[in-house]
This record gives sequence, structure tokens and C-alpha cells, in this order.
Amino acid sequence: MHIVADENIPLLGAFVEGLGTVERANGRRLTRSQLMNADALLVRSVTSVNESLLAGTPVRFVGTATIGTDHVDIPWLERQGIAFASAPGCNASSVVQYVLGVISLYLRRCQREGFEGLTVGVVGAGNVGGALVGRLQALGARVRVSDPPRQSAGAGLPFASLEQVLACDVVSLHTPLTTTGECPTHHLLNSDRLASLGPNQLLINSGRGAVIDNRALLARLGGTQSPTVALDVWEHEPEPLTELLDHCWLATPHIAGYSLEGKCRGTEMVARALHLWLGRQLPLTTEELLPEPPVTAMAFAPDIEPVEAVHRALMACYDPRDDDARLRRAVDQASAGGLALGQAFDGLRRNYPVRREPGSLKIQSTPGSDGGRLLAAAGFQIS
Ligand SMILES: NC(=O)c1ccc[n+]([C@@H]2O[C@H](COP(=O)([O-])OP(=O)(O)OC[C@H]3O[C@@H](n4cnc5c(N)ncnc54)[C@H](O)[C@@H]3O)[C@@H](O)[C@H]2O)c1
Ligand SMILES: O=C(O)[C@H](O)[C@H](O)COP(=O)(O)O
Repeated sequence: MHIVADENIPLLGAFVEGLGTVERANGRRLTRSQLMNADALLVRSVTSVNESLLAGTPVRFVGTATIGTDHVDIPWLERQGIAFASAPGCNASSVVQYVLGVISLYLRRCQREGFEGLTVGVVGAGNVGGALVGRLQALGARVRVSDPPRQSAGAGLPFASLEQVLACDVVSLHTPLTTTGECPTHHLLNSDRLASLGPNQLLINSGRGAVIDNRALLARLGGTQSPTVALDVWEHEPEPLTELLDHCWLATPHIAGYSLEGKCRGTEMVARALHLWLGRQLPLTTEELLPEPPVTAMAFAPDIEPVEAVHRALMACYDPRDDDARLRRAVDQASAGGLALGQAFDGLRRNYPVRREPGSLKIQSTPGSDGGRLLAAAGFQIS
């Protein structure tokens, strides 16, 4: 079998060893002519997989090592009898890590003590949003959830209206990007809904860029009454509106899901699906292949405030300001005549530094039992 795979799928060699030949390609620039000998295609979110890419090729299996599937024309694949697999939930913990890090930084910015009493609105309560709700509640936040498809399906959470969710101190978006169906999310946050957000609110988007009308958001920001905004995803990636970036408090290049664990689990899940499709069993797991993290343990003095310990542990594992600084530097260099903006944005993603999830860090001595409880709530191992 011949597999064509995006060059940004880590550990693929180990996971598909023995299945055939693997050819790596730039996912953003992949063309049909590169697939004329391919039996299987493994992509990430930057490749539009549809009739114009695949018609006339021998590809019979498509896998995307991502949670999102809006780049794949799944109905067309089904009509052609082409097998398809994605990686639901693979990087959910990574996105939750990003969101908790952003909120923790915001709490300091507003001089608030910890998550206790903060209201957080979560839009979309699937793999990512559902995990986030659990962590936030365990940290003491009051959470409101909007998820009309789940609510109609009778899921157990207490649901709120989108308007109620948009009135929370923090609003975090976790829906897929959809343009059809009963609850399409394209421009769900339009100018009217953005107008309802005020200066004491934080809006986070780590779902898909076009869930917010980016031009309307740009028009909303700038004055003293603007909400604070953290964007990880952008309309028209890899070329975000650079003026919008200037008005964002935190701006990152679609890396919320880029923990090493998250990316490798995505590889494992599509490789497992490919093995199953071939009638085989995948003999490896991500856990067997992950290297030892650079930092494995952390200890706190007994007199440190528990909320301070949570903040320090979150930042020791991952500080979103580092990615914000990298993106702004790359955009400045691009506008000064270096690389094109899209190349700079994609370059940051391709060469992303190793980042590990809270579950990789063991807290050896906790500041009292409350500290231990809160650190466990944030996802750390407690020894
Ligand atoms: N920034 C990143 O790196 C990153 C990483 C992972 C996922 N994502 C994005 O996040 C999205 C969510 O991931 P997930 O794993 O939780 O997906 P999921 O499919 O498990 O959950 C999505 C939830 O959104 C709900 N939903 C759909 N339409 C809605 C609407 N109009 N209003 C409110 N809720 C709605 C669904 O009912 C579902 O419960 C993905 O589709 C992907 O686009 C981004
Ligand atoms: O949908 C997902 O899983 C995430 O958005 C993922 O992190 C996207 O990463 P990419 O495929 O663009 O490298």
C-alpha cells in the first residue's frame, strides 16, 4: 500500500510500520497529481479533501489526524465508498490546557482570586467543551452551557440560552464549523451578538475561526467598552486579519490542540482506523512512544496560596503568552518584508515547540488538601 501523508503528522512512521510506503507532502499545497499512486491519504485540517482533490485517484482510505472535519467533504467520500476516519477527542485535553491557561492569566489581569465564583459560558459541550466544563466546575467556576443539538438530543447537562452564556464573565467557543443543519455555527457570533459583550468580559475562540465574524469583531474592538479577546483560530487561516490581531489580548496560530500528546493521539487514532480497515490490529499506543517530559515533577511550599499554586503549575506546563509573542513577532517580520503572512503562520505551526499536558506533571507536595484538590481539578497528577 502507498500512503501519502501530511508532513506535520508526528510519529506516523512508527504507527504505520509494515503497512507499505509512506510519502510525506505539504498539506496546504497537496494536489491531485501527487495522489495518482496513493491508496490512503492522511491529512490535517489544512487540506481540503473533496472531489476536486480525489476524483480519478486510487485513494480508498482518508484519515484526518484532527478533531475538526470541516475540511473534508464526508458525504462525497461516502458516495464514492471511500473509507474515512478522524480523531475525535484526540487533543481535547490540550485545548482545555490552553483555555485554563488563558483564563488563569485573565484572572491575574483583573486581579481576581482564582476560578471560584467566576461565571464561564461554554458554547458547544462535546469532547472539548464537555471536558472543560468538568475542570471548570471542579475549580469552583459557575458554568453555563449552550449546545442546542445536545439539548434537543436530551443530554443530561443543564443548558442555557446562547444569550445567557454570552452574559458570563468568560465565554469560550467549542463548536465545529458548520454552514448547514438546524444550528449552523458559521458567524454564530455576528455583529449583534458581539455588541452584547462588554468591557468586563473575556471572549475565547479555540473552535474554528469563522464561528466569529472576524470583520464584525474588528469593528467591535478598539474602544474603552471592548471585551478582552483571546483568539487561537481565525477566519481565512493562514492569513488572519492583522488589524484584528492588534486588538486581541492574546493571539495564537491555531495551536490550542498542539500538545505532543494531542498530536500523537491523533496519529494513533487514524493509524488504528487504517489498520482496522486492512483487517489488522495496531500493536502500539501513544503512551509507549512518548518521550519523557523535560519537567516531570513540581513541589510547592506549604504556605503558598492554593490558587497561586494552580497558576504556577499551569504556566510551568504551558504559558499561552509564549505563542502570542511568537505570532506577533512572525507577523511583524512578515509585514517588514520577510516571509508572506501565510508562510509565517504555517511555519509557526510546523515548527511548534514540544509542549506537554498537565497530566505529564506530578505535583509532589501540595499546599494543603485544598491545593491538592485544585491542582488535581486542573489536570495535574498528585503524588
Ligand atoms: N484550536 C484547536 O487547536 C482545536 C483543537 C481541537 C478542536 N478544535 C475545534 O473544536 C471543535 C469542537 O471539538 P470537539 O471535539 O468538542 O467536537 P465535538 O463534535 O465533540 O463537540 C462539538 C459540540 O458542539 C455542539 N454544537 C454544534 N452546533 C452548535 C451550536 N450552533 N451551538 C452550540 N453548540 C453546538 C455539538 O452538539 C457538540 O456537542 C472541533 O470541531 C474543531 O473545529 C480546535
Ligand atoms: O481539529 C483539530 O483537531 C485541531 O484544530 C487541530 O489542532 C488542527 O491542527 P492542524 O490539523 O491544522 O495541524
